[in-house]
Amino acid sequence: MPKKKSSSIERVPTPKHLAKLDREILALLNERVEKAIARKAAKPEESDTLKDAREAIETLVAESKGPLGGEAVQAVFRELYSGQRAAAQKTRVAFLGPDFTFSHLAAIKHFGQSVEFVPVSSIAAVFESVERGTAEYGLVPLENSTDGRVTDALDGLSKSTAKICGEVPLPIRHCLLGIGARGDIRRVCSKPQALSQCRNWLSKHLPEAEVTPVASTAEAARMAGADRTIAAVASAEAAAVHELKVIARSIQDQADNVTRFAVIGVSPGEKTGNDKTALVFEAPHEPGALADVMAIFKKQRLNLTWIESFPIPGARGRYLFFLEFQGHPSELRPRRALASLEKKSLRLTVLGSYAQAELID
Ligand SMILES: O=C(O)C(=O)C[C@]1(C(=O)O)C=C[C@@H](O)C=C1
Repeated sequence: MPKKKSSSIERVPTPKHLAKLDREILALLNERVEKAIARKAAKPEESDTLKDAREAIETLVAESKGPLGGEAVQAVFRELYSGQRAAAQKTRVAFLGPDFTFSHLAAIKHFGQSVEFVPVSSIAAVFESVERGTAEYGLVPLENSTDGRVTDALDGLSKSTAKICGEVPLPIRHCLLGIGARGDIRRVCSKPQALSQCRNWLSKHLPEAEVTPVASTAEAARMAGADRTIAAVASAEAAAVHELKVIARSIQDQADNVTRFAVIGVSPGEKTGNDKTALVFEAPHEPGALADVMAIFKKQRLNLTWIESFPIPGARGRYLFFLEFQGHPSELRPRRALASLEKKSLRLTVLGSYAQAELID
Protein backbone atom coordinates (compact mmCIF):
# COMPACT_ATOMS: atom_id res chain seq x y z
CA MET A 1 0.00 0.00 0.00
CA PRO A 2 1.66 3.27 -1.07
CA LYS A 3 1.80 6.01 1.55
CA LYS A 4 -0.62 8.83 0.99
CA LYS A 5 1.31 11.89 -0.19
CA SER A 6 1.09 14.63 2.43
CA SER A 7 1.67 17.24 -0.30
CA SER A 8 -1.76 16.47 -1.76
CA ILE A 9 -3.45 17.69 1.44
CA GLU A 10 -3.35 21.31 2.48
CA ARG A 11 -2.74 22.20 6.12
CA VAL A 12 -5.85 24.42 6.40
CA PRO A 13 -8.97 22.26 6.65
CA THR A 14 -11.69 23.87 4.52
CA PRO A 15 -14.88 21.96 3.53
CA LYS A 16 -13.35 21.45 0.06
CA HIS A 17 -10.15 20.00 1.55
CA LEU A 18 -12.09 17.77 3.87
CA ALA A 19 -14.20 16.44 1.00
CA LYS A 20 -11.00 15.66 -0.93
CA LEU A 21 -9.52 13.98 2.12
CA ASP A 22 -12.68 11.89 2.47
CA ARG A 23 -12.46 10.81 -1.15
CA GLU A 24 -8.82 9.83 -0.78
CA ILE A 25 -9.50 7.96 2.42
CA LEU A 26 -12.44 6.19 0.84
CA ALA A 27 -10.41 5.21 -2.22
CA LEU A 28 -7.64 3.75 -0.05
CA LEU A 29 -10.16 2.04 2.14
CA ASN A 30 -11.95 0.49 -0.82
CA GLU A 31 -8.73 -0.75 -2.32
CA ARG A 32 -7.59 -2.35 0.94
CA VAL A 33 -10.91 -3.95 1.78
CA GLU A 34 -11.48 -5.26 -1.74
CA LYS A 35 -8.03 -6.89 -1.76
CA ALA A 36 -8.74 -8.40 1.65
CA ILE A 37 -12.11 -9.76 0.53
CA ALA A 38 -10.54 -11.32 -2.58
CA ARG A 39 -7.78 -12.92 -0.48
CA LYS A 40 -10.29 -14.21 2.04
CA ALA A 41 -12.49 -15.68 -0.72
CA ALA A 42 -9.48 -17.50 -2.22
CA LYS A 43 -8.22 -18.80 1.13
CA PRO A 44 -11.06 -18.65 3.68
CA GLU A 45 -9.15 -20.76 6.18
CA GLU A 46 -6.29 -18.23 6.39
CA SER A 47 -6.02 -15.42 8.88
CA ASP A 48 -8.64 -12.70 9.13
CA THR A 49 -7.42 -10.56 6.26
CA LEU A 50 -10.23 -8.07 6.83
CA LYS A 51 -8.83 -7.47 10.30
CA ASP A 52 -5.35 -7.15 8.78
CA ALA A 53 -6.74 -4.56 6.36
CA ARG A 54 -8.29 -2.55 9.18
CA GLU A 55 -5.00 -2.52 11.07
CA ALA A 56 -3.12 -1.42 7.95
CA ILE A 57 -5.62 1.40 7.40
CA GLU A 58 -5.31 2.54 10.99
CA THR A 59 -1.52 2.67 10.69
CA LEU A 60 -1.90 4.66 7.51
CA VAL A 61 -4.13 7.19 9.24
CA ALA A 62 -1.81 7.46 12.22
CA GLU A 63 1.09 8.24 9.87
CA SER A 64 -0.94 10.69 7.80
CA LYS A 65 0.23 14.31 7.84
CA GLY A 66 -3.24 15.54 6.88
CA PRO A 67 -5.23 18.21 8.71
CA LEU A 68 -7.35 15.80 10.70
CA GLY A 69 -4.76 13.37 12.10
CA GLY A 70 -5.36 11.52 15.31
CA GLU A 71 -8.47 10.13 16.91
CA ALA A 72 -11.08 12.09 14.94
CA VAL A 73 -9.93 10.67 11.61
CA GLN A 74 -9.54 7.21 13.11
CA ALA A 75 -13.17 7.38 14.22
CA VAL A 76 -14.28 8.37 10.69
CA PHE A 77 -12.22 5.51 9.31
CA ARG A 78 -13.71 3.02 11.68
CA GLU A 79 -17.22 4.00 10.62
CA LEU A 80 -16.38 3.84 6.93
CA TYR A 81 -14.69 0.51 7.39
CA SER A 82 -17.49 -1.09 9.36
CA GLY A 83 -20.10 0.08 6.83
CA GLN A 84 -18.01 -1.34 4.01
CA ARG A 85 -17.52 -4.61 5.83
CA ALA A 86 -21.22 -4.99 6.66
CA ALA A 87 -22.06 -4.55 3.00
CA ALA A 88 -19.32 -6.98 1.97
CA GLN A 89 -20.11 -9.76 4.46
CA LYS A 90 -22.65 -12.11 2.98
CA THR A 91 -24.06 -15.24 4.57
CA ARG A 92 -21.79 -18.11 3.53
CA VAL A 93 -23.35 -21.43 2.56
CA ALA A 94 -21.16 -24.54 2.09
CA PHE A 95 -22.16 -27.42 -0.18
CA LEU A 96 -20.63 -30.41 -1.98
CA GLY A 97 -19.09 -28.82 -5.07
CA PRO A 98 -18.10 -27.90 -7.66
CA ASP A 99 -20.85 -25.52 -8.81
CA PHE A 100 -24.15 -26.99 -9.98
CA THR A 101 -24.22 -30.16 -8.01
CA PHE A 102 -27.74 -30.92 -6.82
CA SER A 103 -26.60 -29.74 -3.36
CA HIS A 104 -25.82 -26.35 -4.94
CA LEU A 105 -29.26 -26.30 -6.61
CA ALA A 106 -30.87 -27.10 -3.24
CA ALA A 107 -28.88 -24.27 -1.63
CA ILE A 108 -30.04 -21.81 -4.31
CA LYS A 109 -33.63 -22.97 -3.81
CA HIS A 110 -33.43 -22.41 -0.05
CA PHE A 111 -31.26 -19.28 0.22
CA GLY A 112 -31.70 -17.54 -3.15
CA GLN A 113 -28.76 -16.05 -5.08
CA SER A 114 -27.74 -13.25 -2.71
CA VAL A 115 -25.67 -15.46 -0.35
CA GLU A 116 -22.05 -16.44 -0.90
CA PHE A 117 -21.81 -20.08 -2.00
CA VAL A 118 -18.81 -22.07 -0.77
CA PRO A 119 -18.20 -25.28 -2.75
CA VAL A 120 -16.24 -27.92 -0.79
CA SER A 121 -14.96 -31.34 -1.79
CA SER A 122 -17.00 -33.71 0.41
CA ILE A 123 -20.06 -33.97 2.63
CA ALA A 124 -17.72 -34.26 5.65
CA ALA A 125 -16.17 -30.92 4.61
CA VAL A 126 -19.64 -29.29 4.65
CA PHE A 127 -19.97 -30.27 8.33
CA GLU A 128 -16.44 -29.02 9.01
CA SER A 129 -17.13 -25.66 7.35
CA VAL A 130 -20.11 -25.07 9.65
CA GLU A 131 -18.29 -26.29 12.76
CA ARG A 132 -15.23 -24.12 12.07
CA GLY A 133 -17.40 -21.14 11.17
CA THR A 134 -16.02 -20.72 7.63
CA ALA A 135 -19.68 -20.99 6.56
CA GLU A 136 -22.79 -20.13 8.59
CA TYR A 137 -24.84 -22.84 6.86
CA GLY A 138 -24.33 -26.01 4.87
CA LEU A 139 -26.48 -28.21 2.65
CA VAL A 140 -26.19 -32.00 2.88
CA PRO A 141 -28.27 -34.67 1.08
CA LEU A 142 -30.04 -36.85 3.67
CA GLU A 143 -32.09 -39.36 1.71
CA ASN A 144 -33.34 -40.09 -1.78
CA SER A 145 -36.71 -41.55 -2.72
CA THR A 146 -35.12 -44.16 -5.05
CA ASP A 147 -31.82 -44.90 -3.37
CA GLY A 148 -32.43 -44.33 0.35
CA ARG A 149 -30.15 -42.74 2.90
CA VAL A 150 -26.92 -40.87 2.20
CA THR A 151 -24.44 -42.53 4.55
CA ASP A 152 -21.92 -39.66 4.62
CA ALA A 153 -24.61 -37.28 5.87
CA LEU A 154 -25.75 -39.66 8.63
CA ASP A 155 -22.13 -40.18 9.62
CA GLY A 156 -21.64 -36.40 9.79
CA LEU A 157 -24.80 -35.88 11.83
CA SER A 158 -23.79 -38.58 14.30
CA LYS A 159 -20.42 -36.88 14.96
CA SER A 160 -20.93 -33.16 14.38
CA THR A 161 -22.09 -30.39 16.68
CA ALA A 162 -23.91 -28.78 13.71
CA LYS A 163 -27.71 -28.66 13.96
CA ILE A 164 -30.36 -29.23 11.31
CA CYS A 165 -32.27 -25.98 10.87
CA GLY A 166 -34.07 -26.56 7.59
CA GLU A 167 -35.03 -29.17 5.00
CA VAL A 168 -35.15 -28.91 1.22
CA PRO A 169 -36.89 -31.63 -0.78
CA LEU A 170 -35.65 -31.30 -4.37
CA PRO A 171 -36.88 -33.20 -7.47
CA ILE A 172 -33.79 -34.79 -9.04
CA ARG A 173 -33.74 -35.10 -12.81
CA HIS A 174 -30.54 -36.60 -14.10
CA CYS A 175 -29.13 -35.97 -17.56
CA LEU A 176 -26.46 -37.85 -19.48
CA LEU A 177 -23.89 -35.23 -20.45
CA GLY A 178 -20.82 -35.26 -22.69
CA ILE A 179 -18.96 -33.56 -25.51
CA GLY A 180 -19.19 -36.46 -27.95
CA ALA A 181 -21.99 -38.63 -29.32
CA ARG A 182 -23.62 -41.50 -27.45
CA GLY A 183 -21.48 -43.91 -29.53
CA ASP A 184 -18.23 -42.35 -28.16
CA ILE A 185 -19.04 -43.15 -24.53
CA ARG A 186 -16.77 -45.72 -22.87
CA ARG A 187 -17.15 -44.57 -19.26
CA VAL A 188 -20.03 -43.08 -17.25
CA CYS A 189 -19.01 -41.07 -14.18
CA SER A 190 -21.08 -39.70 -11.31
CA LYS A 191 -21.62 -39.78 -7.57
CA PRO A 192 -22.57 -43.35 -6.53
CA GLN A 193 -26.07 -42.18 -5.43
CA ALA A 194 -26.73 -40.65 -8.86
CA LEU A 195 -25.46 -43.77 -10.66
CA SER A 196 -27.69 -45.92 -8.49
CA GLN A 197 -30.73 -43.72 -9.22
CA CYS A 198 -30.14 -44.37 -12.96
CA ARG A 199 -28.86 -47.95 -12.83
CA ASN A 200 -31.65 -49.54 -14.95
CA TRP A 201 -31.43 -46.82 -17.61
CA LEU A 202 -27.64 -47.15 -17.78
CA SER A 203 -27.62 -50.94 -18.03
CA LYS A 204 -30.30 -50.81 -20.74
CA HIS A 205 -28.84 -47.97 -22.86
CA LEU A 206 -25.09 -48.19 -22.19
CA PRO A 207 -24.55 -51.84 -21.19
CA GLU A 208 -20.88 -51.85 -22.20
CA ALA A 209 -19.80 -48.59 -20.59
CA GLU A 210 -17.69 -48.76 -17.46
CA VAL A 211 -19.41 -47.09 -14.50
CA THR A 212 -17.06 -44.98 -12.35
CA PRO A 213 -17.98 -43.38 -9.01
CA VAL A 214 -16.62 -39.85 -8.46
CA ALA A 215 -17.02 -37.21 -5.72
CA SER A 216 -20.08 -35.44 -7.13
CA THR A 217 -22.28 -35.14 -10.21
CA ALA A 218 -20.73 -31.77 -11.11
CA GLU A 219 -17.22 -33.22 -10.74
CA ALA A 220 -18.30 -35.87 -13.27
CA ALA A 221 -19.52 -33.08 -15.58
CA ARG A 222 -16.12 -31.39 -15.29
CA MET A 223 -14.40 -34.67 -16.26
CA ALA A 224 -16.76 -35.21 -19.21
CA GLY A 225 -15.83 -31.75 -20.53
CA ALA A 226 -12.22 -32.91 -20.99
CA ASP A 227 -12.74 -36.33 -22.63
CA ARG A 228 -15.31 -37.34 -25.26
CA THR A 229 -15.24 -40.98 -24.12
CA ILE A 230 -16.57 -39.94 -20.68
CA ALA A 231 -20.22 -39.16 -20.02
CA ALA A 232 -21.52 -37.69 -16.77
CA VAL A 233 -24.78 -38.25 -14.94
CA ALA A 234 -25.50 -34.73 -13.65
CA SER A 235 -27.88 -31.79 -13.71
CA ALA A 236 -28.85 -29.84 -16.84
CA GLU A 237 -27.40 -26.75 -15.11
CA ALA A 238 -23.97 -28.46 -14.89
CA ALA A 239 -24.14 -29.06 -18.66
CA ALA A 240 -24.44 -25.34 -19.30
CA VAL A 241 -21.42 -24.47 -17.13
CA HIS A 242 -19.11 -27.03 -18.74
CA GLU A 243 -20.50 -26.51 -22.25
CA LEU A 244 -21.65 -30.11 -22.50
CA LYS A 245 -24.36 -31.59 -24.69
CA VAL A 246 -27.38 -33.12 -23.02
CA ILE A 247 -27.19 -36.56 -24.65
CA ALA A 248 -30.28 -37.84 -22.79
CA ARG A 249 -32.63 -36.11 -20.38
CA SER A 250 -34.53 -37.40 -17.33
CA ILE A 251 -32.70 -40.73 -17.16
CA GLN A 252 -33.50 -41.47 -13.47
CA ASP A 253 -35.29 -44.81 -13.04
CA GLN A 254 -38.16 -43.28 -11.06
CA ALA A 255 -39.80 -40.28 -12.72
CA ASP A 256 -40.58 -38.69 -9.34
CA ASN A 257 -37.04 -38.98 -7.95
CA VAL A 258 -36.63 -36.68 -4.91
CA THR A 259 -33.67 -36.02 -2.61
CA ARG A 260 -34.28 -34.44 0.75
CA PHE A 261 -31.48 -32.11 1.86
CA ALA A 262 -30.80 -30.88 5.39
CA VAL A 263 -29.77 -27.29 6.01
CA ILE A 264 -27.21 -27.37 8.81
CA GLY A 265 -26.10 -24.45 10.97
CA VAL A 266 -24.94 -23.69 14.50
CA SER A 267 -28.43 -23.63 16.03
CA PRO A 268 -31.73 -25.44 15.47
CA GLY A 269 -34.68 -23.66 13.85
CA GLU A 270 -37.16 -21.56 15.83
CA LYS A 271 -40.71 -22.83 16.23
CA THR A 272 -42.91 -22.02 13.22
CA GLY A 273 -46.00 -24.04 14.21
CA ASN A 274 -45.45 -26.62 11.43
CA ASP A 275 -42.17 -28.19 12.46
CA LYS A 276 -40.31 -31.46 12.51
CA THR A 277 -37.61 -32.51 14.96
CA ALA A 278 -34.77 -34.93 14.19
CA LEU A 279 -32.75 -36.87 16.75
CA VAL A 280 -30.29 -39.72 17.02
CA PHE A 281 -30.30 -42.23 19.89
CA GLU A 282 -28.83 -45.54 20.94
CA ALA A 283 -31.17 -47.92 22.76
CA PRO A 284 -29.83 -50.46 25.29
CA HIS A 285 -28.93 -53.78 23.64
CA GLU A 286 -31.73 -55.79 25.30
CA PRO A 287 -35.09 -57.33 24.35
CA GLY A 288 -37.87 -54.77 23.80
CA ALA A 289 -35.64 -51.68 24.13
CA LEU A 290 -36.58 -50.29 20.73
CA ALA A 291 -40.27 -51.14 21.24
CA ASP A 292 -40.16 -49.16 24.52
CA VAL A 293 -38.81 -46.14 22.64
CA MET A 294 -41.51 -46.40 19.98
CA ALA A 295 -44.15 -46.60 22.73
CA ILE A 296 -43.05 -43.14 23.91
CA PHE A 297 -44.00 -41.60 20.58
CA LYS A 298 -47.28 -43.56 20.52
CA LYS A 299 -48.13 -42.35 24.02
CA GLN A 300 -47.43 -38.70 23.13
CA ARG A 301 -49.32 -39.12 19.81
CA LEU A 302 -46.35 -37.88 17.79
CA ASN A 303 -46.25 -38.82 14.13
CA LEU A 304 -42.90 -40.25 12.95
CA THR A 305 -41.73 -39.08 9.51
CA TRP A 306 -38.30 -40.75 9.25
CA ILE A 307 -36.37 -43.60 10.87
CA GLU A 308 -33.00 -45.10 9.95
CA SER A 309 -30.74 -47.54 11.70
CA PHE A 310 -27.02 -46.95 11.37
CA PRO A 311 -24.26 -49.32 12.58
CA ILE A 312 -21.88 -47.80 15.14
CA PRO A 313 -18.36 -48.09 13.67
CA GLY A 314 -16.15 -50.43 15.70
CA ALA A 315 -19.04 -51.68 17.87
CA ARG A 316 -20.43 -54.71 16.02
CA GLY A 317 -24.09 -55.39 16.70
CA ARG A 318 -24.76 -51.90 18.12
CA TYR A 319 -26.83 -49.37 16.21
CA LEU A 320 -27.72 -45.70 16.25
CA PHE A 321 -31.28 -44.81 15.28
CA PHE A 322 -32.09 -41.60 13.45
CA LEU A 323 -35.66 -40.53 13.92
CA GLU A 324 -37.80 -37.56 12.96
CA PHE A 325 -41.24 -36.61 14.29
CA GLN A 326 -43.73 -33.82 13.69
CA GLY A 327 -43.47 -31.21 16.42
CA HIS A 328 -41.05 -28.80 18.07
CA PRO A 329 -39.26 -29.30 21.44
CA SER A 330 -40.84 -26.07 22.72
CA GLU A 331 -44.24 -27.85 22.58
CA LEU A 332 -45.57 -29.96 25.45
CA ARG A 333 -45.84 -33.44 23.90
CA PRO A 334 -42.48 -33.32 22.09
CA ARG A 335 -40.88 -32.08 25.33
CA ARG A 336 -42.39 -34.99 27.28
CA ALA A 337 -41.32 -37.49 24.62
CA LEU A 338 -37.73 -36.19 24.67
CA ALA A 339 -37.60 -36.34 28.47
CA SER A 340 -38.78 -39.99 28.44
CA LEU A 341 -36.42 -40.89 25.60
CA GLU A 342 -33.51 -39.39 27.52
CA LYS A 343 -34.20 -41.88 30.34
CA LYS A 344 -34.58 -44.88 28.01
CA SER A 345 -31.55 -44.34 25.78
CA LEU A 346 -27.81 -44.80 26.20
CA ARG A 347 -27.21 -41.72 24.10
CA LEU A 348 -29.59 -39.06 22.80
CA THR A 349 -28.80 -36.03 20.63
CA VAL A 350 -31.49 -33.73 19.29
CA LEU A 351 -30.23 -32.93 15.80
CA GLY A 352 -32.47 -29.95 15.26
CA SER A 353 -35.93 -28.68 14.40
CA TYR A 354 -37.10 -27.09 11.20
CA ALA A 355 -40.14 -25.96 9.28
CA GLN A 356 -41.74 -28.84 7.39
CA ALA A 357 -41.01 -28.02 3.74
CA GLU A 358 -43.33 -28.64 0.79
CA LEU A 359 -42.03 -30.25 -2.37
CA ILE A 360 -42.12 -27.44 -4.90
CA ASP A 361 -40.96 -28.13 -8.43
O1 LIG B 1 -23.41 -34.91 -6.45
C1 LIG B 1 -24.35 -34.11 -6.30
O2 LIG B 1 -24.83 -33.43 -7.20
C2 LIG B 1 -24.94 -33.98 -4.98
O3 LIG B 1 -25.40 -32.92 -4.62
C3 LIG B 1 -25.01 -35.20 -4.10
C4 LIG B 1 -26.27 -36.05 -4.34
C5 LIG B 1 -26.32 -37.20 -3.28
O4 LIG B 1 -25.30 -37.62 -2.79
O5 LIG B 1 -27.45 -37.67 -3.05
C6 LIG B 1 -27.46 -35.21 -4.18
C7 LIG B 1 -28.58 -35.44 -4.90
C8 LIG B 1 -28.70 -36.52 -5.88
O6 LIG B 1 -29.42 -37.52 -5.20
C9 LIG B 1 -27.39 -37.05 -6.29
C10 LIG B 1 -26.25 -36.72 -5.66
